[in-house]
Amino acid sequence: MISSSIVGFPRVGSDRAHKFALEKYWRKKITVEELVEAGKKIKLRNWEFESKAGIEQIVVGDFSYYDHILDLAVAFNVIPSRFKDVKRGDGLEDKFEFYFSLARGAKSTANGNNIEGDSIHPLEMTKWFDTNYHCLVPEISKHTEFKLTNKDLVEEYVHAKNQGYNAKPVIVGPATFIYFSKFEDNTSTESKWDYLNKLIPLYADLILELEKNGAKMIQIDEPILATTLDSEVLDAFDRAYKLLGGLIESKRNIGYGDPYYKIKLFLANYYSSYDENFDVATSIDIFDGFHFDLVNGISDIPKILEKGFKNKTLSLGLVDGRNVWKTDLKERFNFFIKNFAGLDPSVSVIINSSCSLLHLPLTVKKEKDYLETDLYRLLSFASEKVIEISQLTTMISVYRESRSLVAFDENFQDSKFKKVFICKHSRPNPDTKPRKTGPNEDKFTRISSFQGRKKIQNEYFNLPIYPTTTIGSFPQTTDIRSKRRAYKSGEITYEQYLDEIKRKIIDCIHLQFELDLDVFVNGEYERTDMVEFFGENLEGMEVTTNGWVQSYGSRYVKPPIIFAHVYRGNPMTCELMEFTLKTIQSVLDSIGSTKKKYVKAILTGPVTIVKWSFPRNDIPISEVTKQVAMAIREEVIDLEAIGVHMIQVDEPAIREGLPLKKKDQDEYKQWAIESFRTATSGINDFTQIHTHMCYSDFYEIIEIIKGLDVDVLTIESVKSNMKFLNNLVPGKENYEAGIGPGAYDVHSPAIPSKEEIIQRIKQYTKYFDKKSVWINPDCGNKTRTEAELKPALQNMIAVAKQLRIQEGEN
Ligand code: MET
Ligand SMILES: [Zn+2]
Repeated sequence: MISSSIVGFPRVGSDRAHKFALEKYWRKKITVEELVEAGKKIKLRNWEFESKAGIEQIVVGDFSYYDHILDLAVAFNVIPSRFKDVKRGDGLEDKFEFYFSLARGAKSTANGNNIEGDSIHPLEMTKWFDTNYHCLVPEISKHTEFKLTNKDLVEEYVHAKNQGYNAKPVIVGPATFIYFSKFEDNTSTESKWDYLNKLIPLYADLILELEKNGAKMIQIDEPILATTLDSEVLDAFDRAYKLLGGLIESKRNIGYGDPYYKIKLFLANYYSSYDENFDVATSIDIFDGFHFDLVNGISDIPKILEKGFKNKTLSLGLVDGRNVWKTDLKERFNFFIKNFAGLDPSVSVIINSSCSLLHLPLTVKKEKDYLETDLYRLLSFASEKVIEISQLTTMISVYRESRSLVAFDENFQDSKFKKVFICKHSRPNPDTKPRKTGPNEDKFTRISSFQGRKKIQNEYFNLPIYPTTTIGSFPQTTDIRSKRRAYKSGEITYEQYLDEIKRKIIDCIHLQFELDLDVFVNGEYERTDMVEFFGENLEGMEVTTNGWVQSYGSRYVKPPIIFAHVYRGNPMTCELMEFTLKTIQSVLDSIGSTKKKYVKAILTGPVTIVKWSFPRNDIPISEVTKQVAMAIREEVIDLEAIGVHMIQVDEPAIREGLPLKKKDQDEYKQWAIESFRTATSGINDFTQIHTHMCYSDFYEIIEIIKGLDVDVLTIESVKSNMKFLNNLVPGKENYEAGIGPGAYDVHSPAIPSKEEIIQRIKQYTKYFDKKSVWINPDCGNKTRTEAELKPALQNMIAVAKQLRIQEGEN
């Protein structure tokens, strides 16, 4: 039997209904009932769409008002004790207020009296596997009282069923939940995995409740199976699911569930192969079926065939859920025939997406008027992928029923498909353009070693100890946003828009003089989003108008599409940097100062540009990244030539690019380092290269960090409680470059006190030579208001000055 399904669908809704409903609710512009209504509407539309497209098992449980891991944390009562005084009533509003307080923080309302106490910080966020989606991090402690506090999934299932849909509930499995959870400091790995067993009864209850209400199957997502797991984790996984099986059986015996129909359990793994986890996972007999990612995990195929899976169901993820290219249905059909034509007839097959379509924009339709004609024809977003799955399923069923290889019908193909495919990569050949060579010619390492450069730079810049700077962006105010909109919609000219940006730069420079920062920036006012900006400016990349993809909560980004050889057409940031240099000089002249003021240019690094885009998939991603690196190299060389001698190349996505499987990581490390060095090595020794990283567990990538050979590294660390320090040995860390681990958390509107900043800096100097420590906020200031920015920086700079006096170096 052949049927079709998807692993999950985007939550965005049409016209970003999800984002706007959430934000309106937070601003109290709509009621909680209206928020719920908006959510329901999105779900209903998704179900209707999937069903009309011909998908047999439509999905429920893939929607979330904020994040699916947060949903589970709330459902399982995994609530950190700092929230104990936050009201948790039964009413709809209380329910949502509590839920959002976990995601966004809360004011303490001790005794339920609404007395505003200290603010309660929200759950941490972390990257969901190797994607740019952030999930929240549940916090488990020995005080956690695991219990089921809601049955939202069951209600949603019943809702879909009552609408007449054949619905498949999906839920993230207990092992993946534990994988993302945080534990008290002294929890051993062993006991961490022991908590799995506490979750199992809750899953059993939920599953039986679904069964009782008529669900025929449930998809349990355990993408941790795509990572390299220690044997103790794999054992815990095995034990937990066996326990689940036993518990479900014994509960059925005492009347839970449905006496006539046993719900089928499906195990879903995606983003990569099961690989060495294959045997354990597929031998757990409570599973009636397994999902395989057959785009990013094809190495599992021999094992699948060997195992045979008689009388089981195989969900084959044939259609790429991570990238935006139109599926070559004929190729996928032939791939199926070649590999799976010999499957035992007792095997039921589900044709599926490789993973959830959450990482794709909603539909290509809206791009027709904007994107280059040829390009949009090549694209397929979530909605188009659903249709492709349905078409592929029909093709395969026809074949399977007739058992004939000639059953492939050309008509199933978009007749234009072949023609447009040829258009891909038919852009001007960049190799005909002369490549820029800088002072370091064609070499891809800096002229001197770090120590050699350090001497030169110390003399050249003559900065005080604890130099102060920022990460690049200053608040993106409403005036700048509205001017950008006006420019994009043609209401104002480019020159008018540029004038506005220049005005902002002037203010920004004046502010930095007033604050007395040591190293200036120009505020990145011209960039909505760092990667989008480079996507707009580099050749071979395109930016969509409506290709929104959820990053977290109500935050959506538009990843650019890399469709051809990437190269730099024109300088991208030089004009505004020249303007910035002039502005600084004119201020210095006006006050008669002969001192030098340095400004740091900010670029995005090659790994991050590619990681936060949809890359072409006809050449290796390492190649695409190297092309981008060459383009950034040219920009770096030009910036140096106009007199900018500090250049920060941001790589916040470098950790996220790390492959899920340990065995693939070395190769990645090598080309990621090579790409960064390609971008940053074409210059003189006196030019100082900075990099900035955030949202990462840095210790895991310390080798990469060292390999980048930068002069200064600034890393976000405050939001994660400086957890990377836990792994370092005081005094022993041989990280010799300048380091700015972050004086305060830019993601919080709270103004950091001088005391807390001092405490942090003192922590840092235990690990790093105080002469190497820079003082800066831990990430860009884009999301802060101007009113928040100034006092925060004032405190930060006051601390630097105070420390210099204490250290006797002014
Ligand atoms: C996500 S990292 C952001 C770095 C960027 N330079 C900024 O200041 O916004
Ligand atoms: Zn950052």
